[in-house]
Amino acid sequence: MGKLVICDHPLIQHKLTFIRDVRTNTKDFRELVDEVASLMAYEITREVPLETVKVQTPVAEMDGKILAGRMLGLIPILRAGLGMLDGILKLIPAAKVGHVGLFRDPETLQPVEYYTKLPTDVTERELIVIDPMLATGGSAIAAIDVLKKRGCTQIKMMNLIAAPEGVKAVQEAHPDVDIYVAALDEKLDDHGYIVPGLGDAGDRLFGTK
Ligand SMILES: O=P(O)(O)OC[C@H]1O[C@H](OP(=O)(O)OP(=O)(O)O)[C@H](O)[C@@H]1O
Ligand SMILES: O=c1cc[nH]c(=O)[nH]1
Ligand SMILES: [Mg+2]
Repeated sequence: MGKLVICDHPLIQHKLTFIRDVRTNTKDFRELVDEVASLMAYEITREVPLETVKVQTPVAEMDGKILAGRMLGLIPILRAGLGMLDGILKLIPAAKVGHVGLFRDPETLQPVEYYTKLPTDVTERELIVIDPMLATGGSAIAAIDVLKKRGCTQIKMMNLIAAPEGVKAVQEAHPDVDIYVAALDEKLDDHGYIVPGLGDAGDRLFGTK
């Protein structure tokens, strides 16, 4: 079973409260999501491998550490996943980015795939699938399915807010995938929205409602 990690750093929890607040405008919402994504990147990359390189400081030569080789791939689920992308890229600029386009049919709540573009070396990378919301889990499961069909094996999931139903569904469908969230909320409502959640992440990021 994949682990569920709740990133409960005080800075993340503080910013998440303003992200949730219905009064937060689009500009502030986008900036806060970007900042929390950076802070979560710090947590999710805690175990990435390092290699030793010689570095000459102004005083002496020493063994320094750098991230090992070709490594990370970021997979935002369009659209809302894009809101977390730049915050992670700021910390890991060498990561490559693959896009998976999915939207959730409002009636059936089933994910509909409309776009996929992955880096050519995607199977060699450790991948982080990014999406602010893990609700029923249908979109996350479909995105991970896309990656596994292409031969990817090292996959983690990063969400701002998850519902228990979505965590359970992803853990059952993809028990090898660890999930990192800023908060685990109470439940889903009758329309598949996370309660208390933050509303529709895509609409709040891009001002579409
Ligand atoms: O866990 P699920 O029940 O699948 O729901 C979560 C999905 O719903 C939202 O996307 P949405 O369909 O609203 O698309 P958008 O990002 O284009 O707004 C969200 O960003 C997730 O991708
Ligand atoms: O609460 C939810 C559920 C799915 N998608 C969202 O944007 N918000
Ligand atoms: Mg949406």
